[in-house]
Amino acid sequence: MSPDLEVLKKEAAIRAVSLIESGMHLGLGTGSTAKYAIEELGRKVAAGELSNLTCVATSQASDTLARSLGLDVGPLTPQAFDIAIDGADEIAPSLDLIKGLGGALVREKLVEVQAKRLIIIADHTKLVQALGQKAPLPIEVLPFGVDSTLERLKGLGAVGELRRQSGELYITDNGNLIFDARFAGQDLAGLERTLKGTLGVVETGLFLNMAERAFVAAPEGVREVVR
Ligand SMILES: O=C[C@H](O)[C@H](O)[C@H](O)COP(=O)(O)O
Repeated sequence: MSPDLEVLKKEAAIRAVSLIESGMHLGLGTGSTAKYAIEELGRKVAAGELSNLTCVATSQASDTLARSLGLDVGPLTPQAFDIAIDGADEIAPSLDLIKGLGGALVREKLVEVQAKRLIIIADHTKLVQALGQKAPLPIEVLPFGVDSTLERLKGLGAVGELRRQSGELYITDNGNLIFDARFAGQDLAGLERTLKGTLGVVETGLFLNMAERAFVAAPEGVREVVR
């Protein structure tokens, strides 16, 4: 029987945390896989295996978890991160990513763009041949004028809907909404530029040329994918 996905996610997280050394400045990701990494960091700090870490979290949830485990969490400053560890929703062979199904894409991008090394952790179901195969592309949009913003996005060929949770519109940590979109076509860099130039769009879940490596856990073991 193949191991449970949760077991695989934890294995990938533990591999990534093995790269962390005392004194590092870290970016803490968001989601069910990143949670295992934060827990492993907390365990290592409590056991005295790591010390003098400073961290910035990419969501309120990760911030709360990290603090509860005794990690030193502070605000985002221009200081570069030694390593950021985060999950992903889709991982292409090039290590381009779709992120944001957990709603944290803006803070994730703000933190991870400053990381010397962005390490992705995931189970094997996140691997795709081309981005958009399984997951929609999350786009964070301002609530003000959202119908106008959606018209602009649909004019660009986007098909999708505003994310809901328990029937209510999903609100991000930044007080914004998320449009989960699907686009035809493969020019991701061009799509990213177009979306970033669209009025009302705050950020997209396309993380292109950012990840250095991914630890991808499968029943046969953890595979290391390097860009
Ligand atoms: O906004 C959420 C993040 O991008 C997550 O890293 C991503 O959704 C993967 O989450 P999970 O590890 O729970 O699949």
